[in-house]
Amino acid sequence: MHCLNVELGERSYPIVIGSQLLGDPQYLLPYIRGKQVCVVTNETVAPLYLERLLGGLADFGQVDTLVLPDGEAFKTLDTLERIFDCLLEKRHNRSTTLIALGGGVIGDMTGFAAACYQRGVDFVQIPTTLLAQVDSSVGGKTGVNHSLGKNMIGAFYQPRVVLADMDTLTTLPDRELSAGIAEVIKYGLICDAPFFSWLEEHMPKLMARDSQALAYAVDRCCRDKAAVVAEDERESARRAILNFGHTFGHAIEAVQGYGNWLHGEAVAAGMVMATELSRIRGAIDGEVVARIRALLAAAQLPQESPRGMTVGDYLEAMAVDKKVLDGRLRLVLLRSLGDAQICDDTPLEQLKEALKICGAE
Ligand SMILES: NC(=O)c1ccc[n+]([C@@H]2O[C@H](COP(=O)([O-])OP(=O)(O)OC[C@H]3O[C@@H](n4cnc5c(N)ncnc54)[C@H](O)[C@@H]3O)[C@@H](O)[C@H]2O)c1
Ligand SMILES: O=C(O)C(=O)C[C@@H](O)[C@H](O)[C@H](O)COP(=O)(O)O
Ligand SMILES: [Zn+2]
Repeated sequence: MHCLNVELGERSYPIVIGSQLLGDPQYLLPYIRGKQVCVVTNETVAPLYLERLLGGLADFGQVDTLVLPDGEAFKTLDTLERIFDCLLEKRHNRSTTLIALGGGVIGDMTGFAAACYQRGVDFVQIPTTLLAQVDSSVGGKTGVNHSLGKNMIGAFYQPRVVLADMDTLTTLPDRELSAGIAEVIKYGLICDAPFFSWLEEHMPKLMARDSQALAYAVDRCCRDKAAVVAEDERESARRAILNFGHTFGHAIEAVQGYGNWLHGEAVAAGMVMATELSRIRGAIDGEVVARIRALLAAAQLPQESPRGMTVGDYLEAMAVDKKVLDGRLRLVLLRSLGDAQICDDTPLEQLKEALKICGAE
């Protein structure tokens, strides 16, 4: 077990990474201030891990659980309402703690519920997917989707602690493992060139779920993300690099219907689009593009736009991106491998060219 910190002054918190954390009260109880907790999870994760977690809360006061339906399609205001219903029916007060047990969908929704319930209660992240361990549980972006755009309703709200139990990754389906690796690769691309090289060498181990390689990747991504978030908690500048590939990826998720493309898959294809655009703009050469494509291929991730999705579909969906400023699209592009920046001066023709290279119709 080891620990790192997200340094945010009074909102600082630890990320604990290790094995057998679930169900061990020493990791959880110090971060619970009141006498009530509500564990929010879903119908896939509950049968796998809920009992283990509850074992560690056996001597605790009031413990309620809420098992939600599974899937990105349920990351909605309606589902959020179910969390509030449960909290109110069970008389949870302002000193309650919400515990998110699951992937990014559960984490984002539970965090948002915690931000809103009685104007803010504590919450804990227990991420059980690779994607949630390397990305969504850290940094305090919480929220739900809207039919017109991803994560459009939400809040910045930090957890009290993140407990990443590596043992949970053993039950993760292969497709979800790959989706998580997309965000892992993102860190190499945007801010950590040595890690990109490490990934080129160790991708077969990650895909084979080698526990040491996975723990190293989780730790490295959390360190990279914690550093970016500490510098710019509410995305006024540098934090936007964490959105690399996401303007395209979110368009894919929304247009294809939430859940049809996994977030990590859409981000993978989106990162290829952003990479091709970076090449068209002269920042990187074809050799770098080939290395990025090869790494995504090794992780069995998509690089092509979904069939039938048009350039017009992208432009329409991308127009609601949260980074749009004064009606102007702002895209995260590569300055070089391992270094990203936000650009607001991309000519429309270059954007269309990159989309077409990636198969947009
Ligand atoms: N807040 C952030 O900073 C941030 C960052 C990245 C992604 N996200 C969001 O996170 C979501 C994607 O997260 P995700 O990839 O974890 O998806 P997810 O939460 O839908 O989980 C993926 C699937 O794996 C199942 N699952 C979870 N843990 C499991 C386990 N240990 N064993 C077996 N099955 C398990 C889930 O039930 C689900 O079916 C998206 O909504 C995305 O927008 C948020
Ligand atoms: O933490 C961040 O900042 C990110 O952008 C991480 C992304 O991987 C994540 O998908 C995030 O939810 C996207 O943010 P959004 O502001 O574009 O909804
Ligand atoms: Zn993401």
